[in-house]
Amino acid sequence: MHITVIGAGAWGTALAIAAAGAHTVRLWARDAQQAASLQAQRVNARYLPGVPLPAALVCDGGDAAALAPTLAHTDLVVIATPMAGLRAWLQWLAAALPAAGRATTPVVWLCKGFERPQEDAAVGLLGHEIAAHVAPALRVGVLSGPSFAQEVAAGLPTALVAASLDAAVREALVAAFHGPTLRIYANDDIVGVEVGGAVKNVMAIATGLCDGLRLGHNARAALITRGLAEMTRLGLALGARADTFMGLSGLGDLVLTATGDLSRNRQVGLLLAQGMTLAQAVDSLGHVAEGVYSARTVARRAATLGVRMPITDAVVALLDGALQPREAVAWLMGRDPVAE
Ligand SMILES: NC(=O)C1=CN([C@@H]2O[C@H](COP(=O)(O)OP(=O)(O)OC[C@H]3O[C@@H](n4cnc5c(N)ncnc54)[C@H](O)[C@@H]3O)[C@@H](O)[C@H]2O)C=CC1
Ligand SMILES: O=C(CO)COP(=O)(O)O
Repeated sequence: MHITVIGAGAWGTALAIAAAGAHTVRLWARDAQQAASLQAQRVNARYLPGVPLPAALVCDGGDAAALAPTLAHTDLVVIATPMAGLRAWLQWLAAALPAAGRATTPVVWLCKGFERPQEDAAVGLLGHEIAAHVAPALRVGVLSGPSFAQEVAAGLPTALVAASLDAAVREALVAAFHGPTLRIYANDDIVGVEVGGAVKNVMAIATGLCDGLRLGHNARAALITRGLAEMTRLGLALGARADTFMGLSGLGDLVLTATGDLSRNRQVGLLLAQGMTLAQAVDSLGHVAEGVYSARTVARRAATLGVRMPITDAVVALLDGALQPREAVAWLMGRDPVAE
């Protein structure tokens, strides 16, 4: 296959490395200078330091217009930007792929979260909702599941979920990435897979905070379990299937992100517990932490649907500066008892 990966951050680079052994892969950086340095130095020093890029991986870059000529030879487009870049790339591909004679080429994204609300909207959208608005004719899907980029790049065993309503998109993802160290499971519940990926980031902020405040293992287990309950309730209200939340993109990614110190969302919680402001915590990461931008939308969409999400509400209050870390814990613990 000829695969184009748009976005040369940690995750795009790791997956491009993983696929480069079996396929022809082009890693596209939006900055032509960054691309030239990747191509020359054979390492992504800014986003994935210490991991050599295989000789077969082509690094290229520039604006969207510069990418257009390559689309005629592309069998799969992987958008590896943060949520903030997804809408514009989908919009562009909706016109550029048909223009290149590739209208049916699958387009998938890797980002996990709700987009920040557009100017005219109160809440943000999940990836498949954005695609339905701006690129309804494209064949789309998402690759999700528990996967730290550094571990995938190192060839450590990892299992992911290829989610799409379109069987051809699921099959393209399996063909592109399934291999000796990566297992790709197919799922047609794209709503559940995307809700899991978005909400686990919010829960990882909460768990990082809990661990940073040294509240103990009991509290962490409680947060993960009640976080899974919140994620599932929101997902069901949005039309997902319950069993998806017991799978890799739900429980699997929640456990990984809430407990693994490689998680940037967990790091935000740990840094807030140390007394950093949100701006300081976000600046110190050097990578995107999607939970910071999704939390308010998760809370607002849940409220609109009548879904209780107290952990999410506490994270929002913390991010907004309305509660200090220990006040957020006291508020969560002080709520009236309810049935499990
Ligand atoms: N790093 C990881 O282990 C994993 C990350 N993800 C998700 O993948 C997405 C990307 O994450 P990372 O690669 O880790 O982020 P990162 O912060 O390492 O890199 C983001 C990259 O996207 C580029 N970018 C930003 N806006 C762009 C645009 N409009 N067009 C082209 N490039 C653009 C940046 O220049 C940067 O190279 C996030 O939504 C994250 O939640 C999912 C699974 C694993
Ligand atoms: O999604 C991830 C692992 O599956 C990465 O999580 P962070 O964005 O918190 O680093």
